[in-house]
Amino acid sequence: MSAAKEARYSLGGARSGSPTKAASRRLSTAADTAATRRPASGDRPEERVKVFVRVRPPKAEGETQGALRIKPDGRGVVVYREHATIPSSDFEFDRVLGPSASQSDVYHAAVKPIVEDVLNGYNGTLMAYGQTGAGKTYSLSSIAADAIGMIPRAAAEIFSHIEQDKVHEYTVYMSYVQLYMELIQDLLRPESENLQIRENEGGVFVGGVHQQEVSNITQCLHLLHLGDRNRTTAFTALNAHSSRSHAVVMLTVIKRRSVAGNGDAEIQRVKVGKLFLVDLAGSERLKKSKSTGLRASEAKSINLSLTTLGMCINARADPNATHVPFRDSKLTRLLQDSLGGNAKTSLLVAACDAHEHVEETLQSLSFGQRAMCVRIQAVVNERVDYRTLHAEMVAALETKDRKSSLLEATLLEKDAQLEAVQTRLQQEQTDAARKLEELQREREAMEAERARQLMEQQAALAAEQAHKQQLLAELEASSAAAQGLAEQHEAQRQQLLAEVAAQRQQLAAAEAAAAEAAARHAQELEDQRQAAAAEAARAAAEVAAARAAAEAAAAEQLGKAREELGAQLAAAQEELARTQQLLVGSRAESRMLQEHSEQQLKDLEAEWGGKVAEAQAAGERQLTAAQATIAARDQTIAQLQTAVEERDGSISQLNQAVEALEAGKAELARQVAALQGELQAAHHQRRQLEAAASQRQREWEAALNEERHNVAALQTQVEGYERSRMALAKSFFENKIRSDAAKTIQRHWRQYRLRRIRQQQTEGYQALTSAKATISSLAQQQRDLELRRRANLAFSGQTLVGDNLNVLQEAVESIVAAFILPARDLKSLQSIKSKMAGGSARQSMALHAAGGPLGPSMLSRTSTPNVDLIKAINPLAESLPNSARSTPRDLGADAPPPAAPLQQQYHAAQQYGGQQLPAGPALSRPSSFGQLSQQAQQAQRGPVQREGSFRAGLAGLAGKVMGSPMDRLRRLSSGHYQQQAGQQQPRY
Ligand SMILES: Nc1ncnc2c1ncn2[C@@H]1O[C@H](COP(=O)(O)OP(=O)(O)OP(=O)(O)O)[C@@H](O)[C@H]1O
Repeated sequence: MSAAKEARYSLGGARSGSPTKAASRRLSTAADTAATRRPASGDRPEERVKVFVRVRPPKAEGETQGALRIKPDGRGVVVYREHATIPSSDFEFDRVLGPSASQSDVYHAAVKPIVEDVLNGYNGTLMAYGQTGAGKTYSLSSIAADAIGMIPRAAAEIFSHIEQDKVHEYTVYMSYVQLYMELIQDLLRPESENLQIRENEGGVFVGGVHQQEVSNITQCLHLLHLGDRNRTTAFTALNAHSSRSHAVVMLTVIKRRSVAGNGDAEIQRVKVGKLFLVDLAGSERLKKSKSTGLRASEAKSINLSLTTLGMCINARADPNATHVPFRDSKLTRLLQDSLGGNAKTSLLVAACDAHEHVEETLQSLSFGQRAMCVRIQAVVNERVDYRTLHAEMVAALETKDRKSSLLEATLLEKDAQLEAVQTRLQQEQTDAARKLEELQREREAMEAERARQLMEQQAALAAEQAHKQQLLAELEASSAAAQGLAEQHEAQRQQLLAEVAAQRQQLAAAEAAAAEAAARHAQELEDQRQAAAAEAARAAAEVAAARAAAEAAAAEQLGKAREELGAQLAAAQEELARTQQLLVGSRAESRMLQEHSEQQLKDLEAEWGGKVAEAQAAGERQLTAAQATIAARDQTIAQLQTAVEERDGSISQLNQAVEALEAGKAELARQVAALQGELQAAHHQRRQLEAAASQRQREWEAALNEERHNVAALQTQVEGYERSRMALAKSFFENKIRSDAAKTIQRHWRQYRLRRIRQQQTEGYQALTSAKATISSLAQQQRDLELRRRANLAFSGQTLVGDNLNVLQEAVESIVAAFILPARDLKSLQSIKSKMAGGSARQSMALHAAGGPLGPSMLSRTSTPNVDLIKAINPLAESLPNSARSTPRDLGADAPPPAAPLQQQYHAAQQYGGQQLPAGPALSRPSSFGQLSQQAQQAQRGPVQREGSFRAGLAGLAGKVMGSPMDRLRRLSSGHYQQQAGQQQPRY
């Protein structure tokens, strides 16, 4: 907001002003005194600064509690100082809030009443004062959800009130500045670093500070956050986030209400309430805060400004103080209005209950105590300002115009967007429809496919089932057949078993018999065999013996022969050897001998070999016979055994058949089991297929549902778009209607204002012209009268002059009276004049013929020079016919101009009458040309005559102006003047 606007919205001229000497004197009449520094008990609380103390909870480390005790009444606090001369000090405040007090408690006690006052058009200030780290920033600016500070709460309350108030219109501005090292910086526009404090009739303000219009708490919080971010804080030994500047949040609430004014005008009552929320930087001792360098400079600057603040408070609290050093620091200069009295001011003293900080706490509490003595006289900042109002309204209209055109542009843009959205929507709709169709088609195809697959599966399943049924039937049939066979086999088997058992029994019996017979035969055979064996053995033994004997004999003979032969051989050999010597002849002999020997041997061997062979053959024959017998017996046994074996074979065959049947049955059972397994597998497969089919069906259905859902979502979206489009279109039309209506109102308002201003201007000009004319006429008449008075003095001496002066005075008064004649009389005059003009024509003509005076009615029909003459002489007469307005209000505007000055009348007479001016009462109201000539002649006579004429003229004039318009008109029309001039002296 510009400085001008700032000035307009500042205290609006309703400020009580800075504490002047007069204010101090006023304060000195209050009951409190500097000595007690306590507010008098009878003081109304709203008449002084209210002071609240907030004791913060102790820190975990480095603080020893017990320095403060809050009294049970919640207003008093006692400070205990260890090892001090005065061990305890009592203080009383408006309220003392302990460590357990919540932000809400503090707000309701200290801030809420101020906010309410601000909403009623007062200025309000909340200052947080205290040692560094005592909780000022926490109390004011915290935006933590569980500890919302005073600034957000105050803003929230303001907006909540605005929402509920349907009668007033509100505008809220917010600004946020910090005072850092004696420089004012705009925290919402941090680039503005060195703002200046200015003052006008509205009060003190920061020139060029940015005032942001805010319309809800969110915007306020945003700005607060922004400002806090830009605020200078630093780490010190006493506070990790120590504020190094004084911060001031200003909320300006402009509250308007339209009320009916005079006539048909509507005026606005504007209340401007300003809420200052001041977070002072904490006072600190450099030794304690361990600040050095820049921090130390900051601390010095802070302490300096706080000292000046203390001095100002002291001065304001002291009824005898004649000067308040507001200008000694920018802080006090900035807070001048708040400290000066025109603000509902509260001070929140932040303190800590710690023996370590007891001195600082004492200092803070003393400061608060002194502040309680500061008187305030806040007034409501209310104004009714047509000019400003008009300018504001024009500005507002312009803004609205701008907004409206912006709105229109936005609407057009929105329309374009809407169209784009619609196009997109249509596109999407088409896409969606296409997609839907595709999906539908897909779905139908899928369903058909699924149906086909299902049918195929069903057919396959049916075929399979039929096959399985068939198999089952076959199985069952084969099973039945197998069963039958098995039963048959079983029966056969049983029968066979029975037979076998019987045969076994028979066999057993036969076996037994056979065994017995066999045993017997065997015995017999054994016996026979034994006998045969014995016989064979004997024969063998005989054979063996014979053989052995033969062999022995042969061997003996052979031996002997051999020996003989040997001997012969030897002899032969010897003879051979001997005969070898006889060689040739002996060899044949030897050979003959050898052959002979061999022949002999052969003969012997053949002889003995036949014998052995005969013995052997006999033995062998016997053996063969025994063996044949044994063989026959064995054959019988073998036959019996074969029969048994045959029986056993048939039994085993039967068993095999039974086993084969069993195996067939088992096979059948296995096949049945396998078939059942297959059947089960088929059932299982079928179930699986069915499950898969239903799963697929479910999936397809889910997909279908999803698609349906998507389609429904798309449709909902489309409907939403459609709705938003409709809403946008509706709001567009509403806004258009509103904007058209606003334009119409604006046009009408402008026309109305223009008409009204022009009318007022015209009325003003008329009144001004009339007043000027009256004044100049009076001045002229006064000059004339003065001239005449001097002339009279010269001619008639002092007494006459005195008389003349009285006469003149009366004349002037009567002239003045004539100018403020009631309109009623003017109207009467007008009507009478018109009557006379119409109805008395005949009489006037008669008068004219008789050379009598010419009345206005006559004059109105005379020649132009006469009319001009009458106009020149008496503008009143001229103005009469034109007068139409009759209300007293319009008298000023339409009142007849004053009569022409006497001299002017005279000159006019001279001009028009020349030397023919008739003699008569000097400068009396001329009623005819002859009369004027008379007046002119009279004026040319000597002083005495002129004096008489002058007197007569004045008397005539006085008589004319003093009488009622009716009288004057009557006189004018009936030639009263002539009679009066001729018959009697004018009455003074
Ligand atoms: N009433 C309270 N309840 C809980 N914590 C508190 C309270 N008052 C202050 N504190 C805590 O104490 C610390 C210092 O508070 P804060 O910064 O508000 O002090 P300050 O007076 O503004 O100091 P400075 O003047 O240095 O800026 C903060 O951590 C704050 O959260």
